[in-house]
This record gives sequence, C-alpha cells and structure tokens, in this order.
Amino acid sequence: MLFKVEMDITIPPGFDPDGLDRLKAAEKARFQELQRAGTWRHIWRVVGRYANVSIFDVESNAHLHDILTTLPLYPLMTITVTALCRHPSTIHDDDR
Ligand SMILES: O=C(O)C[C@H]1C=CC(=O)O1
Repeated sequence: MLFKVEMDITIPPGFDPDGLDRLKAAEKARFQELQRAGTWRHIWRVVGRYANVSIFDVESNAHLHDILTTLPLYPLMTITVTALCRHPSTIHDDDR
C-alpha cells in the first residue's frame, strides 16, 4: 500500500542542540534502513522549510502508523498522510 506522507518538523525554542543532533543522526539511520528495505520509497525536501514529502510502501495502515510513531524525530513532527493507489495510465509495474 502506497502513502504520501508529509512531515513538518518544529524544533521547540531552547531545545538542546546536542540532543537534536543525536535525534537527527538516529532519524537518518532509521530512514536509510527503511529506504534500503524499500519501505520508504522516496523523499524530497520541501524548499525553504524543515519538511519533507515522502512516499511509503507498507503492508497496512497499522504498519505505517507503527513506522511513523517510532521515528526518532516523531515527537517534533506534524504528519499528514494521504492514501494512494495505482494510476490507470502509469507505465511503472511497481506502482500498486
Ligand atoms: O530531514 C527530514 O526531513 C526529517 C527526517 C526524514 C528523513 C531524515 O533523515 O530526517
């Protein structure tokens, strides 16, 4: 199942910079693990914001929920999820 996921990150004023660096490093490692597994299919930076637009390929709504809520930066994120399905005109076999 494919989902578009929009993540906006807000860093609270006074947030410990070293703690933030640790969270970012942990987030990057988890992201790259999920990217290698094919679960986090695509990511783009939103120009001018600490935000991204991503495409996830997961087994179920619950699977996506589990992934998103355990991301290291999750406590700092505002997340919007949009369900996607195959477009009838696509030429890509892996769009499901
Ligand atoms: O930078 C971000 O958009 C937040 C998050 C998503 C992947 C990653 O490495 O960090």
